[in-house]
Amino acid sequence: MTGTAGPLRIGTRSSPMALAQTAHVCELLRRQEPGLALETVPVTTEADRWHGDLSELGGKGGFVKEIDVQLQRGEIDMAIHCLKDIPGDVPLPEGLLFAAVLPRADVRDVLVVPEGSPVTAPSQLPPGATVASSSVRRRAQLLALRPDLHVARIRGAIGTRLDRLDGKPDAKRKGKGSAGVADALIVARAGLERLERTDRIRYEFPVTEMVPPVGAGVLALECRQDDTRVTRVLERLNDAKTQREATAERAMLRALRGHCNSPIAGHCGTGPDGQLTLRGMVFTHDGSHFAEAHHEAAHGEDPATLGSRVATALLHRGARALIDAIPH
Ligand SMILES: NCc1[nH]cc(CCC(=O)O)c1CC(=O)O
Repeated sequence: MTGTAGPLRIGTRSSPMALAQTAHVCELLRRQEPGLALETVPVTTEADRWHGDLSELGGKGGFVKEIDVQLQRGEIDMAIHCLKDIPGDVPLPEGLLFAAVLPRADVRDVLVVPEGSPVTAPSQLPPGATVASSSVRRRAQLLALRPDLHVARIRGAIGTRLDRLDGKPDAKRKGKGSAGVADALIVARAGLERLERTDRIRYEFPVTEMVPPVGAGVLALECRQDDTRVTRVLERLNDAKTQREATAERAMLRALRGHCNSPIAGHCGTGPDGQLTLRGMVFTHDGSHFAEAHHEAAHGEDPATLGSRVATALLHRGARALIDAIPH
């Protein structure tokens, strides 16, 4: 299938953030194998084309499905995915494998405000202010902090969201300005880092105030199981610490049968002694109620077992009803 002489074809989403990630991976690959020919294949996915509510898209993993099909068919040789965009409740497509995860980026969510706004913390937003985010996880945790705020849905690439926040005309919306769409926006710090837009950050939510999503800041490199040429190259980029943390978080997500619109947070950290600690949370839509579990790995406990243990604790605390209450 893969011509040994042909370039390594890398499938990616076509958003600016995805293309920046790809450029980074290409640099890592070139550093490792200077002679390697690389070709980037941007794919516009179903979820990129759909501007409505993500939960209304049929099926799961709208950001990754089409790329995975191309990989299975041999039209590309590897794919780069944000681990957080990969559903926890469906298995990896037949014949595919995550050969590596890259060292994790910053996992925090951040607050961005329109150009010229003096706000530097959520507490400074005026009563009843509007904050843009389509994530049920961010919505719930923001409302837990500030129940008076209004959370507005926003979709599209991060750069587009920033432009809309600043009231710049949006080409896709036929030049209509969108001044005043919101008083603030919540996005992942890692996304702004990849786009070199961290200058827009006004506030970084501590991970205990806004618990990150499962797989935050992790790039996963995927290839075909039987493609030993590519598997060998990618395996050398794997970061073992990130892999353990991601394994624990995703084991929790799988056991909770979380879907893409789940109000679930999961954050695994590694202590100085290498000890894993996993915090899981499941929220109601308005953040007024939640289940929480925070466990440290027992000596010699593997990451996946820690993940299922946290999930079991959450289920004991009523997580199932919270997850099922949100339509998907
Ligand atoms: N859903 C889109 C998406 N997927 C991954 C990231 C951020 C980077 C990461 O966590 O890998 C983002 C943007 C955001 O949530 O603001």
